[in-house]
Amino acid sequence: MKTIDELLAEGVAGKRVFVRADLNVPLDGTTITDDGRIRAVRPTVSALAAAGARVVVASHLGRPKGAPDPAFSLAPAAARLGELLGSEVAFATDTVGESARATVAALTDGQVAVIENLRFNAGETSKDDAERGAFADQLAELADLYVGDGFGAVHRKHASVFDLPARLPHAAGGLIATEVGVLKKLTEDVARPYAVVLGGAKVSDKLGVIDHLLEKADRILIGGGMAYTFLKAQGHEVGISLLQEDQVPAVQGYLKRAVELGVEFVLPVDVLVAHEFPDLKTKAPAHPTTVAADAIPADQEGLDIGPATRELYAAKLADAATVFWNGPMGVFEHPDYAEGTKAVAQALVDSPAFSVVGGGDSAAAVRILGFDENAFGHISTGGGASLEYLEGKTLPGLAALED
Ligand SMILES: Nc1ncnc2c1ncn2[C@@H]1O[C@H](COP(=O)(O)OP(=O)(O)OP(=O)(O)O)[C@@H](O)[C@H]1O
Ligand SMILES: O=C(O)[C@H](O)COP(=O)(O)O
Repeated sequence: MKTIDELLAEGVAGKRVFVRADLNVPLDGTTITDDGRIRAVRPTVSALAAAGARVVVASHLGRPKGAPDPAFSLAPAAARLGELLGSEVAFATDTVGESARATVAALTDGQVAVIENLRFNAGETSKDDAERGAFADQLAELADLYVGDGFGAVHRKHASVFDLPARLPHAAGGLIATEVGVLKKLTEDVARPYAVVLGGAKVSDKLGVIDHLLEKADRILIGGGMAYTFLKAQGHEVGISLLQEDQVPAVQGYLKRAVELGVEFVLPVDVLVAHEFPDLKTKAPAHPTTVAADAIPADQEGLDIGPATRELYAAKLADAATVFWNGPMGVFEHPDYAEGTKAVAQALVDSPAFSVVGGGDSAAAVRILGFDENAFGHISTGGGASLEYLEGKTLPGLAALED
């Protein structure tokens, strides 16, 4: 994999460099609630600009349906990048259309532009190679060189991640190099006991990695939206909680294999439930109640781990030597459901374990809840990406940079 330093040494002055970043930051309306992913890619953008490149930054944000949707505009992220760089950042209101072409054409050496959300175009995420390729061809017209630095998206076989680097001379950015360096250590010589904590909402994406983690981890703690598929697999009713019904048989298989392999699965013993999902805008009090994990009422949903589970998880993390944590324990964005995530973060801060926190929302949660980033071994910008890396999978966005 060519490094950005090698690319810089070859000279980028006057060249249009496409930086595929992951600026998929949490937003409250147009306010960025955590800018960690923008800060993480800033050094790459600023090194290229300082070397005289004309930098074209691109990213996805959220999961729009292949067409423009103002709720998912990258404009707030572009403005924040400008603040962090201390220079003006141009913004193209489309991705490969007139605005993008004109904005890129107007760049002078050392200037930076952000183009609009890649996923406003169906070609970006298409499963059809030709459709993705056609979109990558359009993106390629905007640049002379490609730098892959969107670690959070390298597990996606998307046009800007996978197909575009095949069309342009390419290199890996500094963020990807750092992330891969840390995660590699977790796949090689890991200090034991090795505990993995899994939560969050992208349940279907993440259940698959458990199969592989069973071979690696000594202890797997489950929380967040992930927990209810496990509770269901154990025969408990989960009311209207997030549930991946079709995965229940697979989860039953994981629970069985864990016993055979001597891996400890730790599931919630109590949860906070309510009749409805909380209002994350007004943050109006949600009045949840605590119930045993095997007594979730049929008309309520689990939105955080309960107090007994918080204590249990803290105890299970206290003597770990290595911890990998992906996915919040509850809907931490609402103060009534933040305690579970806080308890896990605090347990990692208190433990001498080498801890890696992976995931856009998990990393954001740690910072939003007021923890010092430096209290953790590493905060990864990748959620699904870091899990799939640990799984040993070939990640499309890394493979494309290796060629
Ligand atoms: N019990 C629950 N029910 C519904 N949503 C939940 C629950 N627990 C946590 N969440 C939500 O999960 C979301 C984060 O999940 P996600 O899987 O995206 O995390 P991540 O891995 O850190 O991020 P990413 O994969 O996007 O990098 C949060 O917005 C949180 O509100
Ligand atoms: O938040 C993430 O994990 C990355 O930005 C990838 O987003 P995606 O899961 O929507 O592809």
